[in-house]
Amino acid sequence: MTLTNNELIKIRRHLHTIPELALNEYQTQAYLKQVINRFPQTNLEIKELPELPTALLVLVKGKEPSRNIGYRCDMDALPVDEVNHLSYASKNPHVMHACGHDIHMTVALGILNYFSVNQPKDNLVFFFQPAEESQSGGKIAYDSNAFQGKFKVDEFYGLHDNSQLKAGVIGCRNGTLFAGTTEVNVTVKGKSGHAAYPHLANDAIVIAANFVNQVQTVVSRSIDPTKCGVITFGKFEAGVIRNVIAGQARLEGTIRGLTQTMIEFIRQRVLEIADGLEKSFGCRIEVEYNQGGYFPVENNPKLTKNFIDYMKNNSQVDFQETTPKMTGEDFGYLLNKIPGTMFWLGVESPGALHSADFLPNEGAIQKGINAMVGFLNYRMNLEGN
Ligand SMILES: CC(=O)N[C@@H](CCC[C@H](N)C(=O)O)C(=O)O
Repeated sequence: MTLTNNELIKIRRHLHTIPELALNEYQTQAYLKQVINRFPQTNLEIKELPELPTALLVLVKGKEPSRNIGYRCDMDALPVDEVNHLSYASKNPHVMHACGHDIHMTVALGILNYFSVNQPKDNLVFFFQPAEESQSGGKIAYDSNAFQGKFKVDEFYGLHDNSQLKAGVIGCRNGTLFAGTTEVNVTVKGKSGHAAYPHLANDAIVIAANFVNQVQTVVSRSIDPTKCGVITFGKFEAGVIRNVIAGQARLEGTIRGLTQTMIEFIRQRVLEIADGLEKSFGCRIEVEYNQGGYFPVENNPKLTKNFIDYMKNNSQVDFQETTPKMTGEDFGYLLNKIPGTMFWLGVESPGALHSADFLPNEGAIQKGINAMVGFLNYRMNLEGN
C-alpha cells in the first residue's frame, strides 16, 4: 500500500495528539511501529536499541546495494502548553509538538513507505530518534554502536522544519547550517532571611538578576560583531514567598555559537562573570555545562553539493539557499561522525518554532516526501560519489 496525502495528514495529526518528552517517546514509538507494520514487509527489518529504548531503526534492503544511506528524524516534543484549538490538539497535558517533530516523523514515514513499495537500489536505514530537544538521543545511539553491521550508515540525511519558509520549500547551504549549543545550569547560593532585614541576608534573586544582565554583555561587548553568539536563559527559579529573601536561585539556559571556538569563548566569559559576582556579592555561584551531542551542524561539502544541485535543478522543488541559524541539533553529532546533509523544510507557520501557537502548514509534508524520494533515487544512481 502507498500512503495517500490524506492518510499522511491523519498520521501527522495522530502523532500531534501524543507528544512526549525526550526519552519518554513510548506511545510515539508504538504508533510508528503500528504504521510501519502496515507497509509491505518483504525488504524491511526493524531494530530496537536497548540503550535507547524508544528509538526505532528500520532497514530497507536494496536491490544492488553499494552503500547504506541513512535518513534520520526526531521524535520528541516540548514542555509547552498548546494554545491552538485544534481537533487534534495535544492530549498529553503540558506537552506539545511545538518544534514540528510530528511533521518530521510523517515525512520519514512517507519516504519509508515509498521505498517499502519501490525497492531502492542501495540499502536505506531510517532512524527514528528520541531526545533531540535535550539528552542527545543521536549521540546515545551512535555511542552505543547503533549504526553497525546491517544498520551501518555511510551517509546521513535529515530535515528540520522552518516556520519562516513557505510550505514545501527546501532550504539548505553548504558548510554550517546550525549552531552548536551548550546547556548551562547556574545555581546562585546566597543566604535567606526576612524581607525586612536585607542586610542580614544575601539575596540570591538580586545576584541572579545581576548575573543575567551581565552575561548580556558577552555577546554585545566581547564578541566580534561580525560573528554570532547567543546566551539565553529560558528558566529562572527562586524564592518561596514575597517576604522571605531567597537564599538560592537557579537558572537554566543555552549558549550557542557557529563554531566550537566561539562556544568555548562564551563559556569562559560566563565563568569569569560568575567569578566576579561571587567576589562582589560574597556568594557562591556554581556553573555547569553540558554540550552532549549538540555540535555545530556541518554539512559535508561533496554530499551537500549533490543535494543542492539536485534540488536546484528539479522543477518540482522550490529550493532556497539559506543562511546559518542559531538553532541547535544533535544531528550535528552524527554529522561529525558520518558525512551527510541537514536541510530545512518550509512549513510557513504563524507561530515560531518552540512557541505555543506553532501551527505548521501540512501541505509541506507531501512536498518534503517527494523532494527526498526524488533526491534519494538520484543519489543512489550517482556513480563514484
Ligand atoms: C531545532 C531546535 O530547536 N533544536 C533545539 C536543540 C536544543 C539543544 C540543547 N538542549 C540546548 O538547549 O542547548 C534548540 O533549542 O535549538
